[in-house]
Amino acid sequence: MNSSNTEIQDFAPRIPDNEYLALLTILNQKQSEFYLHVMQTITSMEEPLRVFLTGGAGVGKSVVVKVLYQSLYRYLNSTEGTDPEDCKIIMCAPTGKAAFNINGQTIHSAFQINPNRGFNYMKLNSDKLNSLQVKYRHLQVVIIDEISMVGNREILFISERLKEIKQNQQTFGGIHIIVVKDLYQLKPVMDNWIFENLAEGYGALATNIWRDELSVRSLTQIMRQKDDKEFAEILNRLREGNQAQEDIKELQKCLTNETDVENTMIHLYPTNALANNYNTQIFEQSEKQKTVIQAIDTIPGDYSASVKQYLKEQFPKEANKTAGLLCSLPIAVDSICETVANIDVQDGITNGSACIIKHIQYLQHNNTKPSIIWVQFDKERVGHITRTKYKQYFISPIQPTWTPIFAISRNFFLTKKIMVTRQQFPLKPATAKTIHKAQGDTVDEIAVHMGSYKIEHAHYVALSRVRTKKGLHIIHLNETKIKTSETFKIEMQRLKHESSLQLCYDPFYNITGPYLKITLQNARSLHKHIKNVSSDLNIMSSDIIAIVETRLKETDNPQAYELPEFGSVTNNQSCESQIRPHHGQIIYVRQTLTYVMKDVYQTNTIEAITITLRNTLPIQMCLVYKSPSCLNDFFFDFVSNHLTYVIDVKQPLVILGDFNFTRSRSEFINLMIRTFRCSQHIDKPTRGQSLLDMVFSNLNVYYSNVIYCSWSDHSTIQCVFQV
Ligand SMILES: Nc1ncnc2c1ncn2[C@@H]1O[C@H](COP(=O)(O)OP(=O)(O)OP(=O)(O)O)[C@@H](O)[C@H]1O
Repeated sequence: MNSSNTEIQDFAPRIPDNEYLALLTILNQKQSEFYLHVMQTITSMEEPLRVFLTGGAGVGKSVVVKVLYQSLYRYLNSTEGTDPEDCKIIMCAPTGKAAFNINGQTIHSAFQINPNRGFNYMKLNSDKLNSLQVKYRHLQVVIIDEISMVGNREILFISERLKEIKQNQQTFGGIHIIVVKDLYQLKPVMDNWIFENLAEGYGALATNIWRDELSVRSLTQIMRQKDDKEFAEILNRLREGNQAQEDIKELQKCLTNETDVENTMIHLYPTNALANNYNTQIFEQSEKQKTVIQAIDTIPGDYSASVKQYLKEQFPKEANKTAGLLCSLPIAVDSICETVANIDVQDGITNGSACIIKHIQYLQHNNTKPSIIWVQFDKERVGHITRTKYKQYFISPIQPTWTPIFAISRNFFLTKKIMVTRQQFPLKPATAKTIHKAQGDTVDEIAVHMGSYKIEHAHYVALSRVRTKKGLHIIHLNETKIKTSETFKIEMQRLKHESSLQLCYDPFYNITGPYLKITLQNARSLHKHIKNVSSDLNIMSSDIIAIVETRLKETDNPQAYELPEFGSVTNNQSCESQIRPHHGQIIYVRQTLTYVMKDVYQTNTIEAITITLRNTLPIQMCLVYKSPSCLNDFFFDFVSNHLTYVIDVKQPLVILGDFNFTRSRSEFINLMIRTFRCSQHIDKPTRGQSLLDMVFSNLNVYYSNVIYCSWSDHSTIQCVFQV
């Protein structure tokens, strides 16, 4: 049994800057469109965001969430005076195991859902409400992973809870909501599909939030490598019920005899009965140290011994009715088990965490009941906190990677009035488990026993638990039993046609025609960010990329700053010290355009490059940088005496740059408009709340936008001119 490790560090509050900048560069086109849409919507603070990111196996959904989390964390903590300890983003998931994978919390704990009351909405008492209002006073974004396990009542509950906490009657209390993962899974336990209408009886609450509010973006490009990629392609056809004969033939190569499959891997079955049966066989065949641990049940109250005995005989056999704890727990050393309660979500010891029994320890001599069960979790980081807490117990033969599991007590109701307290180890045999229980897991090796069961989506869910085809062992495959839900297909079609996400910006690669597409960016060091520029498909679809504050030196190797398919003109400062100069400019011109240099200007506080494009109209293009320390009068002089000399106002012109006017901005804009008979095309702040970067032109503008930039504190300015 070997689970693949989710890179938890990416969900640590803040990964190091160099790792973050590298992560930003890997996104493909669809991933970055979603990413930028989210960041742009949240940072522009206009409408609350309601988006669903989905796609089949290996299309990079988790990677997008990782990058988003890092960017949001940085953005939401960027305002001076904010306390990083304040909760601004909730990362949550429906199960403890999924929550641990994203370093988040369960939906139940984040939104105080009482597990005994299901999803029937109950308002909080004033103390609890007060404490959640304090805890979430700066909350802005909720990210819900593994959305397929969330039903329609649960999502409504979350919305109602956020309304209550935020005292805001908009859905989700006006908080931004991002939900993620693949809907083609098994139906949520104890709830309906998230997209179904609520049953009668919900009265005024009976809205269908999913349909009314969420827009979807599907990722389709499989990002896994080589062999894994082919396997992911097969899975993704299977997911939608579009599998070809070739796919079945490929899967048949994984057929194995039941007797040939090792018990060191997890076996998936369609039903509980089949899984339990297999686990019993494993236990009986085991020749290692083993025992059956009986639960200790207490029925409080004044009942006679015979009544208590009678009541005990009535105890439910199903663990889900006894708080997950088994009446008799069979355990054998070296067998696979899993924990059955969320003992410590932060430590990863959650309901469903896989482990191997390593040692059954009896601390008191002659005791028939073990004191500690030592287990090895499949991921090293699971149980780390517990191992540290109980370090005094690590005496030979206990190994440092084993984690102690102690008996716990949990209550369950036998009738409405009779509550039972059960004490038992929170473990259960799990060499075999149901496909339902395995949802969300990813392991290196698995045996799938489908038998002749025909359960909607079960084949896809079962087979996609493993990353590579090499690790897949199928016991019996009947292609006629592969089934996709029709309701589901209809919903996916509806999502595609009616709720497809409309991007809040126009990527440059979608704009074609007789246009000149210009990007202006304050790079805050091109030396640091050249990869962020070259990997940005939107910026790289420009005709002109004008960058200020490059901080390049004359001695820098120009090849390191080349962009494919672009020529460039630079205005670097001479600098003898080791420290990079503050300013510096570069204009990248697409190679299909011809240009001539007109002027390069440089003082300590003003820089300007002017070129003339010569393809169609001769367009004069001037990139300006005015440092914050430059006196306004000095700059006005530069405009009146130098720029007017370089630029011919009767010809097409574009003057753009970072002008750093916080005071006298209107005076400056008026001067430019009067002098060059042009308009200014940027009307939103470009850094924090200030409009510092501007574009002046006498050409007709077709499109202009200020777009969030994840690697500079200045936004990206994009303008498209008709030429
Ligand atoms: N843009 C990318 N560039 C390079 N590798 C990527 C990119 N996006 C994802 N990957 C890699 O592809 C693999 C699958 O990505 P990820 O786990 O994010 O997909 P997923 O859609 O969440 O998959 P699943 O639903 O199967 O868990 C991972 O190894 C990941 O590192």
